[in-house]
Amino acid sequence: MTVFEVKQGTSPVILGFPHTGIDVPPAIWERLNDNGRILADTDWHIHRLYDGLLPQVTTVRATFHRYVIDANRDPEGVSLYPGQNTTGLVPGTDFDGVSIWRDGEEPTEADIAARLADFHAPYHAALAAEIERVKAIHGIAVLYDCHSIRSDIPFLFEGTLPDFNIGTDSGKTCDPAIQDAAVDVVLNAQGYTSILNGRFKGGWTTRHYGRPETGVHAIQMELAQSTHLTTETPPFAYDEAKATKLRIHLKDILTRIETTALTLAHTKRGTK
Ligand SMILES: N=CN[C@@H](CCC(=O)O)C(=O)O
Repeated sequence: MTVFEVKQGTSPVILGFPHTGIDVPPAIWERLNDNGRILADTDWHIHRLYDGLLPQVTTVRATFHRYVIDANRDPEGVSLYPGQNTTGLVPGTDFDGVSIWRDGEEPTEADIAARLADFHAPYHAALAAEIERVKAIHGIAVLYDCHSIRSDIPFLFEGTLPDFNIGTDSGKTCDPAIQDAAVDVVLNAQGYTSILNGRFKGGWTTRHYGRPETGVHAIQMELAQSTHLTTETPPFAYDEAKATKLRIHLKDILTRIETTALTLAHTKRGTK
C-alpha cells in the first residue's frame, strides 16, 4: 500500500502536505464513529491550491488521513502545545474536542505502534530523503509545510483566525531572510489578514526538520479555509474564484522563498 506521493523537482523548495490525504483503511474506518467519518479536520484541497505555482518544486504528500495517524505530530507522542487544547498523534477527538471513535474502539498502544510503522515512518522517510536530495543539489533545502484550518474553532483558539498564519517556531526553524520573504508578501496582500507565530507556530514537521545551521530550513503556512473554500463545513467545496485570488499571493510567497534560498545557497558556497 502506498501511503505517500512524491513529485521530484530541482528547486531548493519542497512542499509538504501531511494533512490532505483522505485514505482510511477499511478496518480503521469501521472504528470511526459518524462524527469521525466526516473527516472534518482534513486540509481540504490544499495540494490543488498549490498545484503548478512553482515549476520545479518538489512535493511530498501523505495520502492517509490524519485520523489514521497524524504525520504532523511527534512520533513519541509529545504534545505540540503542552497544557493547551490540541490534537494528538492518533487523535481521540476532532478540533472541537468531540470524539471521533466508536465507544470501545479507541486506538490502543499497539494500534499506534502499528500505524507509526505503516504510515508515519514511511511518509517521513520519503520527506527526509527529498530534503537530502535537494540539499545535495543546492547545499540548502527549504521545507514549506502546507496547511489549512477552519477560521473559527473555540476549542483551539479565541476569535477568528487571520487568513495567513506563518509558523517558524518563533524564528527558530529558518533563516530570517526566508521568514521575511513570506511575511513581506502577506503583509502586502490586500484584503487579507496575517500573523507570524500566532496560534500556529509550526507543527512537529516544521520544528523537527527546521535546522537552519545545517542548511535545512522549514516554514509552515496555515491558511484559514475561508480563503479558498465555499464554506468551512461539508461538503468543503473548493471555491475557484477565491482560490484564483489567493494563488497569486501563494505563488509570490513561493517564488520569493525560492529566490531567497538560491541567494543563501550562493552566499554559502562563496564563504567556503
Ligand atoms: N491544519 C493543520 N494545522 C497544524 C498546525 C500545527 C501548528 O502550527 O500548531 C496541525 O494541526 O498540525
